[in-house]
Amino acid sequence: MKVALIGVGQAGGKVTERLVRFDADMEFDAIQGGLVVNSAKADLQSLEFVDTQLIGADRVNGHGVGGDNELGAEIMQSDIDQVIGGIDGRITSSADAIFVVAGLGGGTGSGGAPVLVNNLQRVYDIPVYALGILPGRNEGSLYQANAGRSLKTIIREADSTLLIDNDAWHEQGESVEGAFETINENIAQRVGLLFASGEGMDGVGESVVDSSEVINTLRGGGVAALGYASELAAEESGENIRTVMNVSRQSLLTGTSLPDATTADAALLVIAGDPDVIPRKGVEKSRRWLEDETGSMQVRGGDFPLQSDRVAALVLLGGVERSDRIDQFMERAREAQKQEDEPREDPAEQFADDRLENLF
Ligand SMILES: Nc1nc2c(ncn2[C@@H]2O[C@H](COP(=O)(O)OP(=O)(O)OP(=O)(O)O)[C@@H](O)[C@H]2O)c(=O)[nH]1
Repeated sequence: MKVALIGVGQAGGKVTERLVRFDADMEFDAIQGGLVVNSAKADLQSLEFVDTQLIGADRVNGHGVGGDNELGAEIMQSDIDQVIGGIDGRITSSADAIFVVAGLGGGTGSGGAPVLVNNLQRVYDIPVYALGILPGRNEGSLYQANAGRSLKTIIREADSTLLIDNDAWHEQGESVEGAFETINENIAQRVGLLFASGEGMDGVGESVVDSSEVINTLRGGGVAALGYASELAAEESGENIRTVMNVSRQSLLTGTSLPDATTADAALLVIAGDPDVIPRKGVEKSRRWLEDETGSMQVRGGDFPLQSDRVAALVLLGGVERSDRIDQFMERAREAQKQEDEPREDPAEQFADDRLENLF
């Protein structure tokens, strides 16, 4: 599928750039444009492969909003005409969907992304999706509270919200920056493959995925998750039935961007690899297994030709908002909000909070 990508804030910018690079390196050519909007000038300057737009310069002078997501929402609203104007020339008539990418725990992305999605919905007829990043468990209460509020709003505004949990691929002992690199790479590989697989290229037999399969899987709205796994393939397609089954299981049970999301309203299974070694029977068996496992009657399946010695499974799940993971996160966000609302013990901190409140 042809996708227009817009990143908001620091995390949104870094992930957008990583996706644009992956799409170019793999020669998929699925991403159009690639624009990053932020209130922090320094974050924008560190990006090389995307166009950038500074917002809120009159309010925060290029320094970011420091985790204040209400301010993030306000400055996006004030500068919305310029942002929409900047996007306008990038979205051609061949675009199938728009994705707005943001970390939900900070300020600019957390507050700004829902406002941008709302405005894009008014201007464009194609689906507007969000790619939202949840803060890890160890991040502070402000991040959790921000993400809770942002998630509720963005789910309401977007046609579907594909969620990435920052705890999903976190390796123990890794530095935060190192962890972000790994996470961003994982996101780029999975989401990049999803965009490319919706291109409708010739696959094995008749079972080709196209953009409508992705859009129909996400049609119910709410929250979506993406799983991925791969294994070395044998040279004969008949020998790969078990491999296809294995990667399908791993992608759902251990490889999802939102761990625990195993019940879904709809799902799409894409098997990627050399068309000559992908067994039809394996794809169909895996699709039926996924139907049982997710409890969904709407499981689409197809394959995506990729020159590789591996076979990979990509599972897109739509309507996973009832997962335990989301419940746990919302509980964490509610607790964090209470903490944020409590008066501070330190009078100096309380004074700073009050001043901030009075300012906006
Ligand atoms: N996956 C991922 N998450 C990130 C990255 N950078 C920051 N985050 C997460 O994003 C959240 C913070 O949001 P940022 O994008 O840094 O904040 P912002 O939207 O730029 O807002 P302000 O800095 O307050 O202006 C936190 O939950 C971080 O864990 C990244 O490169 N990758």
